Amino acid sequence: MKTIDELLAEGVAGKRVFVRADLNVPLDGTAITDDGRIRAVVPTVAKLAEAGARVVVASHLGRPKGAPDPAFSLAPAAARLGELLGAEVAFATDTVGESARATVAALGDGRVAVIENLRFNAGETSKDDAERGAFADQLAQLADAYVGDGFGAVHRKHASVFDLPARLPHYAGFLIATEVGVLKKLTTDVKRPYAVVLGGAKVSDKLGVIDHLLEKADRILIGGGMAYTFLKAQGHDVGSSLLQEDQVPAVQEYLKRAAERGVEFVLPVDVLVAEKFPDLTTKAPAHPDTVAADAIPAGRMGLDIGPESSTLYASKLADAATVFWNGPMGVFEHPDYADGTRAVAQALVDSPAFSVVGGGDSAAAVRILGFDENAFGHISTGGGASLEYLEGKTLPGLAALED
Ligand SMILES: Nc1ncnc2c1ncn2[C@@H]1O[C@H](COP(=O)(O)OP(=O)(O)O)[C@@H](O)[C@H]1O
Ligand SMILES: O=C(OP(=O)(O)O)[C@H](O)COP(=O)(O)O
Repeated sequence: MKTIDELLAEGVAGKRVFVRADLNVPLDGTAITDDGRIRAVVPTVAKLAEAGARVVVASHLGRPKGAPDPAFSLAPAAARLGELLGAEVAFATDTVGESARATVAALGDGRVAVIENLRFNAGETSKDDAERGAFADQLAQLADAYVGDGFGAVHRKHASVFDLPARLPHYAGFLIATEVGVLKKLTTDVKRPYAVVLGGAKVSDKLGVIDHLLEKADRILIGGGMAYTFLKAQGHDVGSSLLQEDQVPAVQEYLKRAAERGVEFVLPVDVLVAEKFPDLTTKAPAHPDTVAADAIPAGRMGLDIGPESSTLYASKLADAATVFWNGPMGVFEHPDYADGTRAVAQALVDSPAFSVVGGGDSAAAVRILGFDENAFGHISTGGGASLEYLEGKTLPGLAALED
């Protein structure tokens, strides 16, 4: 895999360099609540600009439906990137249209532009090779070289991640190099006990990784929206909680195999429930109830692990030597549902374990809840990406950067 150092050595002055970043940051309206993913790509962008490149930064944000949607505009991220670089950043209001072409054509040497959310174009995420390829052809018109630095999206076979690098000289950026360097350690000489904590909301995406973790981990702690499919698999009602019904048989199989292999599954013993999902804008008090995990009333939604679960999870992390954590334990964006996530973060801070926290929201949660990033072994910008990397899968966005 060629790295950005080789591109810099070849010389980039006057070249248009496309940087595929992951600027998928959490937003409250248009306010960025955590800019970690933007900060993470600054070294790559700054170095290219310093060397005289015309830098075209591109990313997805959220999951718009293949058409422009102002709620998912990258404009706030572009503005923040400009602040962090201490330089003006141009913004194109489309991806491959008139605005993008004109913005890139007007870029001077050493200047930076951000183009609008790649997922405003259906070609970006299409499962059809030809449709993705056609979008990649258009993106390729905007650049002379490609730098892959959106680690959080390397597990996606998307046009800008997979198809575009095949059309341009391609290099790995500084962030991808760092991320892969750290995660590699967890695939080789992992110190035991090795505990994995899984939560969050992308349940269907991430359940499959457990199949592999059963071969690797000593303990698997389940929280967040992931927990309810497990509770259901144990025969409990989960009310209106997030549930991946079609995965229940697979989860039953995981629980069986874990018992056979001596892998310990830790599930919530109590949860916080409410009638509805909380208002994350007003953050109005939600008045949740704490109930036993096997007694979630009908019509109630589990939104955080309860206090007994927090104590239990902390005890299961206290003597671990290695911990990988992806996915918040609850809807931490609301103060009434942040305690479970806070407890797991605190347990990692208190434990001597080498801890890796991965995922856009997990990393954001740690910082938003006031923890010092340096108290963790590594904070990865990718959740799904790091899980699939640990699984040993070929990641499209890394494979595409190979020579
Ligand atoms: N019980 C729950 N029900 C619904 N959503 C939840 C629950 N617990 C956590 N979440 C949500 O999960 C989201 C993060 O999930 P995910 O994207 O999978 O994590 P990451 O970005 O760290 O990989 C957060 O926005 C949080 O509000
Ligand atoms: O937020 C992301 O992944 P993560 O939640 O697994 O960390 C990445 O930006 C990928 O986004 P996607 O899961 O919508 O493809």
